[in-house]
Amino acid sequence: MAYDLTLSGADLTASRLASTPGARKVPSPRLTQFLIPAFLSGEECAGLIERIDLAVRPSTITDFNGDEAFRTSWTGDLDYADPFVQAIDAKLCALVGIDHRFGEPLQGQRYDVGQEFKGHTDYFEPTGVDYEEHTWRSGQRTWTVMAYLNKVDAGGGTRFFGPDKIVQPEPGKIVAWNSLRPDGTVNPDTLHHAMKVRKGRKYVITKWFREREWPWG
Ligand SMILES: O=C(O)CCC(=O)C(=O)O
Ligand SMILES: [Fe+2]
Repeated sequence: MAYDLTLSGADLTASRLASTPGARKVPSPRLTQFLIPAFLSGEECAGLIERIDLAVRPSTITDFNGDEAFRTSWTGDLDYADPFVQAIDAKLCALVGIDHRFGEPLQGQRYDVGQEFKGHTDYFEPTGVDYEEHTWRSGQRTWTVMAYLNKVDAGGGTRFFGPDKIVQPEPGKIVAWNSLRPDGTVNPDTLHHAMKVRKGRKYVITKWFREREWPWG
C-alpha cells in the first residue's frame, strides 16, 4: 500500500472533516475551519448539559490581562471515567482522526445572561508568561473541536475575526478549526469572541488537541 508522505497530520484532519456528511468548510484563506450541523444527538446534548451543570466552577484564563470581565462564564470539567463522556470523546476524536492520547480532557462551558469570553485564541501565546508552564509537556494546542449543545434565546454567538463571521449556537453543531498554520506557527486569524448571552443560557463543550500526548492518568 502506498502512502502520500506529503500530507501532514493537519491535512489528514482537514480532509477527514471535509468528507464528514453535512460538513462545510468555511471559505476563508485565513484559517482552516469547518462547521457540521447536528453532529451530536439531542440525547447526547442533554446528557452533557446535565453533567456540566453538576460540575460548574468559574472559568479561568491563561495570561491574565487585567480585565476581570474577560471570561465571565462557567466551566465544567467532564469526567473521562464516565462511559457517557468517554463515548462523546471517542466520537470527537474519530471526527478529526486524532488519537485520544493527544486530546485534553473534555470541558463544558456554560454562559448565563451577560456572560462572555472576550476575543482570544485557543493557542498559548508564545510570548506569554504562562507559555512554558502550559506547553512544556504536551506542546501547543492544535485543533479545537467545539460543539454547541442548545439553542440560545438571544446572543451567545461565536464571532471569528479572521473570516469575520459569527457562528450561531444550534444543538449538536460542531465548529472545528486549526489554531496553527501549515508551517506549525500560531495563527492569530483564529481570534474569536464568545459573545454575551442576552436571553436564556448557552452550553458548549470544547475539545483541545495538542502537538504531543496529554498526561492521561
Ligand atoms: O463558547 C464559545 O462560543 C467559544 C468558547 C471558546 O472560545 C473557548 O472555550 O475557548
Ligand atoms: Fe476559544
